[in-house]
Amino acid sequence: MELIHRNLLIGIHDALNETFFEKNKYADKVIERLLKANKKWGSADRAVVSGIFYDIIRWKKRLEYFIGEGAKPGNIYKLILAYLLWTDTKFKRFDEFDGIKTADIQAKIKKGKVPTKAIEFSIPDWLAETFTQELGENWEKEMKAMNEQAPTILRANTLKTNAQDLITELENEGVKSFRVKNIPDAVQLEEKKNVFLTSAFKNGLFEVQDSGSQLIAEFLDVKPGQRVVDACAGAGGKTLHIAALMQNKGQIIALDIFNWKLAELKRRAKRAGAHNIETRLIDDNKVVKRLHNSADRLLIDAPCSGLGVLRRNPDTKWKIDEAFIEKIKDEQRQILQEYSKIVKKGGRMVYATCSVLPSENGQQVSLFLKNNADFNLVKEKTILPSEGFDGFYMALLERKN
Ligand SMILES: C[S@@+](CC[C@H](N)C(=O)[O-])C[C@H]1O[C@@H](n2cnc3c(N)ncnc32)[C@H](O)[C@@H]1O
Repeated sequence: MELIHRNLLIGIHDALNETFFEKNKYADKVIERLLKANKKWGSADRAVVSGIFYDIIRWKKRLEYFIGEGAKPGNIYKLILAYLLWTDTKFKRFDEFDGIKTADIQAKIKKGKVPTKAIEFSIPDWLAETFTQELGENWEKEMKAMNEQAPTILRANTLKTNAQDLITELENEGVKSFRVKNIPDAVQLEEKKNVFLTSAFKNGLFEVQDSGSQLIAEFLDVKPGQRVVDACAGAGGKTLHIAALMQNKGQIIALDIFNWKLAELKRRAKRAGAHNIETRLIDDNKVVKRLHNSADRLLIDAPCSGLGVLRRNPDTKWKIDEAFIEKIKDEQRQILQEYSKIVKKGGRMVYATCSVLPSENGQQVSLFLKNNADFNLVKEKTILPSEGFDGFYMALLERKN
């Protein structure tokens, strides 16, 4: 990788500034907008921009140590320069780097050793403590995995194709991919490509979805013809998978508190050819009450810290704090308690998160089971980033007769 065009440097700089310092600006959307606004950049330029942008977000704390100060709107070029020196990336001596003293930066890089684990793994101090409390020594292994770049994984839409045929279709469009072991519909790209431009995507043959995430709808054990409620459906990543597993037969009710997410879900469902999904906005508590005792299957893909998917969303670790985690845990407890009433007797539900913290996962389920004797645990599964996937937790519970 090399950084030799000034406009790419400026693009990276501005995108970092936005992500780090503007409220509610998330890295994935910031980079999407930047690339959209610069249509003339070729695929190599795009790869350089997004690669460096994400890597600097990932390694922010380590880079701050190298430059001897916290990131602020005025020193982002310094941070970028430290990154280029640290990673030995070929670059031009742009004017933007004028006046930045590199001797101290170089000396720290050369030393190799850094003073704390939080700096080594580039996470906030509070998070290093939380990880230690919740995961013990193992956190370092998990965080090491979450500092890697994530591959792009697709889920073949079995309403229209299968994994093998999708690989052939993509190959015809110049995109090389291969199957993922033990995940039946998953296809991994050999290298990063903008797959949203392919006709395979426009024709609804796949969605982008990590392998770990693809295990969740499977875990729900849905059957064609059932009535399924997806209570935190968002833009429908898992709803669409459930529709495919149900072969479009039966009914899926997709709920969320944000209408714009449900609108996106509807667009995606149309493209995927999924006809059995109805969306309902949760705008008062009657929406959920009306569904009590009605579902064969319920998915609660709960709002969570996102601390299992830092490979894809490294900015999460800079945007959240301990108070946010406590707040989200309260919401999880409430959602689990209230929404579980949607399951009918003999029905099943999955509680899932994309977090690696036991306090958001197994501990929430244990508390729920303690307070709800009419449910029992059928099975649970934790997927750890060190296994090569994003981190997920899922528990299958059954409501007794
Ligand atoms: C982990 S995300 C869901 C991702 C989605 N299932 C998918 O596969 O793409 C959690 C979702 O819960 C929604 N949410 C937050 N609080 C909620 C609540 N009280 N009731 C229902 N949904 C809620 C959020 O808007 C968000 O879309």
